[in-house]
Amino acid sequence: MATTQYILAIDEGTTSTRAVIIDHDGQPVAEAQREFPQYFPQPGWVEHNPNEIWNAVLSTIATAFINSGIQPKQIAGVGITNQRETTVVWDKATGLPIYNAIVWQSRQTTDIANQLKAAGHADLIHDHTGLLIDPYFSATKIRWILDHVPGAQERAENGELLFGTIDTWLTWKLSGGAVHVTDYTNASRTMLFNIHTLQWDPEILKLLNIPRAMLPTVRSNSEVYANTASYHFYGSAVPIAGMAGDQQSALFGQLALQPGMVKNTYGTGSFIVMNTGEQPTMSANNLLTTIGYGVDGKVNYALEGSVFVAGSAIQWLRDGMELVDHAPDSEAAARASQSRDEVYVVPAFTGLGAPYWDTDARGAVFGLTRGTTRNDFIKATLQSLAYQSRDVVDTMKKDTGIAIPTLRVDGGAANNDYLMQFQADILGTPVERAANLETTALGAAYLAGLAVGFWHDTAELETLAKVGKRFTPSMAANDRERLYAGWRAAVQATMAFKPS
Ligand SMILES: Nc1ncnc2c1ncn2[C@@H]1O[C@H](COP(=O)(O)OP(=O)(O)O)[C@@H](O)[C@H]1O
Ligand SMILES: O=P(O)(O)OC[C@H](O)CO
Repeated sequence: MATTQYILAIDEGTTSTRAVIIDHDGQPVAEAQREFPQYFPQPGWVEHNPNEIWNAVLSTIATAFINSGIQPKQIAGVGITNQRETTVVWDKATGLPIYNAIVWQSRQTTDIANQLKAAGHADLIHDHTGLLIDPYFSATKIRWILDHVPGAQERAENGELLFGTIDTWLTWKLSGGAVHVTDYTNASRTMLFNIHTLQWDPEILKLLNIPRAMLPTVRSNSEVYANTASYHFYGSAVPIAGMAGDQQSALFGQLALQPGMVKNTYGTGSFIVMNTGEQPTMSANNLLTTIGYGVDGKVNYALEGSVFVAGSAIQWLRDGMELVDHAPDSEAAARASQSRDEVYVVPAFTGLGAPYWDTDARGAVFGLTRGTTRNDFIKATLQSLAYQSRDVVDTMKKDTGIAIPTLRVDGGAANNDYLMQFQADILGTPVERAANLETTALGAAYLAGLAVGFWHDTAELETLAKVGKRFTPSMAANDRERLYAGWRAAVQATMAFKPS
């Protein structure tokens, strides 16, 4: 009889969803991944179909079970981690979304954000939520849906509609509609959550005219929220016991649990997060203050620099420019480049995030000569991921006065050894790659496992951590600063160019 127990992590990312089954040693023993469609209804808009996400989640769970032979009843707990900010509004009675999910990257709510800024609400919103007014966050996306779907405002006020980020949507679906909940980390990305009182903020709800009735209950990151509905889980009712936004989940999965520890996840975007301990550090330089995790009655805050385009620039090389067949091919191309790094690609496809926050910026290329080749172009695109991370790491050091001795990295593009070495070189700081790049899934599994007693405490988790590869800077300091100065000039020129 099968008795070995596991944790199932659902990692619902921007472009694909994964189901990862993790054993007691913290090792992934089964994994399934599925991409789902991206919709671009207008330039700068990005949407998902929430039911396509849900179907992709169900199918990856099934595949992970089928491929591994592990039985659903062997799952001690489920952890959910997700692309953050992406906004779903659905009908409480039917479970049907009233509009597509508006994705975090989407710029379709720029006007609403601009109105809030023009009305002078930036300080209040920063003080209460730790965020800057930007279409990135859920608040303006909810407003947009309520404005654009006929009758939605009234129905939301009557309690007929529910709002959720993807964690909330998936927990609601997986539990058969039993609970409408979110967690501190996802709530802290809505621009509606007061990170000091740990409550939805009545003033901001009023400013945006968002009915309280549609918001989920906010819970900690590690506790039993509900059981899986057995009809969605092959006859088993398993506790859903961990929930966190993917960047915070990666922080937890990296066990960056001490103040000052920093991780960078190179996925679709790139998100650099520093654990700042039990007090929020408010940025003076356009970084975000957010909740790192809330476990066992204690909340740890974090500082975050969000870079909107990272791995998606490599996808663009693959799908848009057709310069590589597969994202990993970018590594060989970069190594084959003979250029002296004089080409700069600024991939501001959906504006620039931290520390610039320029919604209207669009991508640009600098330094082309007649001799520039495909390989040079690919190399420059890869390098843009590292330059953008340096922008944030420098800002973080300035904000906190804390030295960053090592950058812990994970996510799909962290597989690229060329990129990781260039990252170490351009920072002048060692880069430590997680042994298991599925750090995001691991974080959600840890959170769920702690809640159900599968693991005892974080000290036990520390014993599971495996050392990955370390990249040590080898570039001369004057080269580093010369190259970085070129990047800064390229970004300034990109921001100066505003097509009418
Ligand atoms: N070897 C590689 N080199 C560069 N980029 C890569 C490599 N492997 C994957 N990527 C990029 O990483 C991203 C996928 O990472 P992942 O962590 O799965 O992202 P997400 O969770 O946002 O969907 C894709 O955008 C892809 O282009
Ligand atoms: O899908 P990812 O991994 O790029 O993460 C998306 C972020 O959570 C957006 O804030």
